[in-house]
Amino acid sequence: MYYQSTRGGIDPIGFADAVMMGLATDGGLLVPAEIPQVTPDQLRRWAGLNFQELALEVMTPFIGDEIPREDLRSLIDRSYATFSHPEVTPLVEAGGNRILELFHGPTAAFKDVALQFLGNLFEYLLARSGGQLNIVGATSGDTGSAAIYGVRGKERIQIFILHPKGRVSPIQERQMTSVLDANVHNIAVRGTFDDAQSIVKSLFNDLPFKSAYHLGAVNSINWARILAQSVYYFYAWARVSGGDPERRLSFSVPTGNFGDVFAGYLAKRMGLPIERLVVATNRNDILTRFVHTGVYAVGDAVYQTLSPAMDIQIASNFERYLYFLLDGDSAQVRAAFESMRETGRLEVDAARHDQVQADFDAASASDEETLEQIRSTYSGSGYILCPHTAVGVHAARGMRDVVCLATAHPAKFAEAVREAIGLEAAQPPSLQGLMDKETRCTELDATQEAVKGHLRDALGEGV
Ligand SMILES: Cc1ncc(COP(=O)(O)O)c(C=O)c1O
Ligand SMILES: N[C@@H](CCOP(=O)(O)O)C(=O)O
Repeated sequence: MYYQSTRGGIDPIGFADAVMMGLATDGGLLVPAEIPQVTPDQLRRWAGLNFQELALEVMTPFIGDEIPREDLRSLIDRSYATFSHPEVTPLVEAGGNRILELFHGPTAAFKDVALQFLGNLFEYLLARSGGQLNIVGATSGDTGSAAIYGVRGKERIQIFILHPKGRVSPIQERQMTSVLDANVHNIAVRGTFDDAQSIVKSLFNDLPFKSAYHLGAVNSINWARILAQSVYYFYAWARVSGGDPERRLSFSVPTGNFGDVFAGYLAKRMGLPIERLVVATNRNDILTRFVHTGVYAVGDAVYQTLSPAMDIQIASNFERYLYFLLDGDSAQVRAAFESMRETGRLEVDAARHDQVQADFDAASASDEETLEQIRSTYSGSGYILCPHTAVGVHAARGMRDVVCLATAHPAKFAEAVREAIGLEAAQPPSLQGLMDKETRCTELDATQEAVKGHLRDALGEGV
């Protein structure tokens, strides 16, 4: 399997190089040269597999022979041994909804599913190459801690995570800053998540700097993130359908950076019988507006909401979707992003917009609607939704045969939950005692120069 850039500016590379490259060196995102197809017979057989076995089957065609099968199996087994639920991502019923619980990993959010794997994958590839990796990532709250837990204490890896100061929940902040391993560096930037993500991308786009400092990516710009996240769509479908290839199912996906829902789109393109994919956004609704109008236009501001991890305007993985929407025409992708850079908007033609609406539904939820959803689900079933999950459940109202992705444990967002139902969700052991722990974090201006200077101070002159 080969990977190429959405912007068409690199020679094809293999899976391991794609994982280590993170962002393509021409500024685009890496995508597989072709999307492997699953057959009805495979779907029937895979329905009997547990999560780990299924992950092995789904990932293998994207990796080819670059990682021997038994090594990949062992990487997968180690990655999901840290989850507290034997099913890894169990499907439950609550208040008349099917909820796919993705929060049983070490940091209680869906990011663990991919980042436990990516941490082990980096370690494996670096041991093979003898290299070093300095990860630089941006987080609106959940990627940061999941990535830190994925690589803490690992040899050959340093990790620098930028979060927007004061714009993540108190527990999310503590999850990151209370990890004191020497290879973990937390940075609170005075700005928004979009500022942090833009700094990270600008560092990757500074090719001499990227190369001298061996920069690596943990955000969903890294293809391995998308790949690992696509597994749970197969898993949920198998649990509901029992493996009947005729059985179609929809998914409602709380969306910010477009990684999770793009993983669902990938699964659909592979042949998983997905009926609808619902893009569920909060007040930061650029993606919902795009699905409704065909215009992707940056608004005035990033609003702070009760679902802070989705307080994002510039959705990284939108570029991957646009690439497939434009039939892999890199020149058009480049033109679209040029227009985006100059005017803050891009627009697709009517035929493409019809295709967008065939691929996705979309709805956004206000904070009031989010609170109301937490309330009504709780009063109907006793089940507590996290505010992000509530956005997805809200967006799926009235739909039949839909699975709502539960992207975080409700205890991570105690304030919002208390506001909705007057009590807090019981904390899983991984979140207990966090607020009493010692912390370490550096505060910086949200500029490329400030972050670059910090990296230089920490890592020396680079090689
Ligand atoms: C809890 C939670 N839900 C949903 C999302 C949105 O996922 P994505 O950015 O992949 O669209 C995030 C952040 O990414 C998150 O942390
Ligand atoms: N919501 C995310 C934002 C980063 O998204 P990613 O999937 O690209 O890592 C977060 O919690 O940090």
